[in-house]
Amino acid sequence: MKTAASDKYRPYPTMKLAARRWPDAVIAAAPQWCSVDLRDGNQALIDPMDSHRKMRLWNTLVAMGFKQIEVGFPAASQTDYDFIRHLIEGGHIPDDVTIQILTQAREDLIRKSFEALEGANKVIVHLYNSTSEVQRRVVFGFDRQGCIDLALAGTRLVREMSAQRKGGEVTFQYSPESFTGTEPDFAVAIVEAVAAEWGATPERKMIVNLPATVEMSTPNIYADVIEWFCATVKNRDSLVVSVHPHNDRGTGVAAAELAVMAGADRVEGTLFGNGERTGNVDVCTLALNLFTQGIDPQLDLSDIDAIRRVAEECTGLPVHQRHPYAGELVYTAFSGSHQDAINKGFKARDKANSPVWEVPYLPIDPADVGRSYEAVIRINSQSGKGGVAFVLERDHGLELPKPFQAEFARVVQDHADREGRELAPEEIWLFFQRTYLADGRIQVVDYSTVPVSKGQRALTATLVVDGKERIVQGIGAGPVDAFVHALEKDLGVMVKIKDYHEHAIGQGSEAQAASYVAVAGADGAVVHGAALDASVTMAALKAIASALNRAR
Ligand SMILES: CC(=O)SCCNC(=O)CCNC(=O)[C@H](O)C(C)(C)COP(=O)(O)OP(=O)(O)OC[C@H]1O[C@@H](n2cnc3c(N)ncnc32)[C@H](O)[C@@H]1OP(=O)(O)O
Ligand SMILES: CC(C)C(=O)C(=O)O
Ligand SMILES: [Mg+2]
Repeated sequence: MKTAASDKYRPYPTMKLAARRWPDAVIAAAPQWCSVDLRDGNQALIDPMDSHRKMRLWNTLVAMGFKQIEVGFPAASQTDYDFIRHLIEGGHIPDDVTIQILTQAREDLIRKSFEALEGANKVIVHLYNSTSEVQRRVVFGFDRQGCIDLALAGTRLVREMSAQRKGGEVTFQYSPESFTGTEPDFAVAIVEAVAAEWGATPERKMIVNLPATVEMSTPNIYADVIEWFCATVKNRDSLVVSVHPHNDRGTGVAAAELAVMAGADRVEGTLFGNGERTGNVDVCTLALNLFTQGIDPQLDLSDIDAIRRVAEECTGLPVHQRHPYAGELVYTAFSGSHQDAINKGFKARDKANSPVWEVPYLPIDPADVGRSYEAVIRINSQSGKGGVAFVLERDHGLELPKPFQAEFARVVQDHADREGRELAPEEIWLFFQRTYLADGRIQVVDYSTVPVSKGQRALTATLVVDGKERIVQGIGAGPVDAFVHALEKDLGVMVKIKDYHEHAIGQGSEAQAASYVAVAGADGAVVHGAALDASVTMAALKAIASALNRAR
């Protein structure tokens, strides 16, 4: 770095808490959620949303179950104003949903905001002014009292206009904006003054929103400040304490979670974290984090791809492929040991028949967010035998024995290494067919057996060997044994069966037999063969031929 960090940046002040409680707290219920997609999310877009996109996003937010939605900054833009009028006049606001609007503490803006809200039932009027030391000094040019006076003037006007307003109840929300740059004692002082001006009571609570307008510290410090604020502010029971984390340090989600542990009742955020700079806190991640702890998040994320599509189309911003819970790749393992564990996890789950989710490397069942198991395992040069076996079992019902898996996985891995890319499931199946099922120098055309003595059968098999038909005969304890004898006697091929497995694929008249053999050649090297056939015996004979063809 060209600049010495210590010359230019100062550490964020820590909080001296005698006995902080939040580290031992456990979140047991979802906080109140407020979506700020249509305001904070919108104000950060290259092209702010038009009314059509806003309506689409609104419908999605309502369908997800948000009960509080900040719908815009009506005094700032005609599009926001018109959209709010459209929601109200069009009767698009369900009875259990409260719309919220944002305004600065400026008379003309407050008046215009109330005009926008005419005819609406319940509303939240959200007033903000920046309270940070830097902004008081640099932007507003006033002292602490000047800052309080501005907030009080705005609050007074909101109170008066609320009293005159016809229609449903007004909930007042105040944000000491740039809270993270504000001295905590001053934040308490201004909030107490505003709450007194508004007349907050336990029956008529005021929302106090403590935004990490810019995330400036580790999340534990934010949690300390929230805990301290909740413990210090007068008449805490007259307040709903809300947090509004941004994500400048990449820890917005952690900050929100720790803040809830520290006493916050409410969280404002956006879908997938769209918002100013590095974004607002991602409400989808917060909600699904709760879900994975067995807590009802009170938001419906059961079709996360549909929600993601709407968010992407409305904001014009893609959701990253590795985005928690929603990214295209977040339920996919490419690496061998992960695939092996996932494969075993699914098998154990089938056996245990328990609702409890315990599949390694998958913190959530993809089906719970509407994802299929299709992409859970994908194959490239980092993949192992478990992954390849998983794909063949999932797509074709093949249950390869372990040593067989190892051999085939090597074949697949060599190919993936050479190609330097992912292999699609269809390619793996094609590879399996080419390696084991394709016709080779020895083909089994037909066979018949007859008993010759107790426990002994004679087998006659029609083969095609190097393009010529051959009839071979042998005697053994069963058809496989007799076939091995026939190969040795009539073709001079020594066959030592080291391992044999078979299973059915499917049921009824459609069922097929799958056979797998491990054959040791004259040099002791073991080669595997496999075959599929409607007849179990035919599948076994063909599997032996498959192994011999590979050995030769
Ligand atoms: C952290 C946040 O997300 S806060 C929300 C931010 N969102 C937005 O700003 C989006 C919408 N805003 C806008 O469209 C415009 O800023 C408007 C319409 C609200 C105001 O526009 P304008 O008055 O033309 O310009 P501008 O925003 O530059 O005004 C700045 C003035 O407002 C004052 N101001 C800024 N915030 C506030 C506030 N919360 N309360 C009172 N005054 C404020 C500034 O001190 C400055 O005063 P000055 O003119 O005496 O220097
Ligand atoms: C208006 C306020 C709450 C805001 O968006 C912020 O501080 O980030
Ligand atoms: Mg914000």
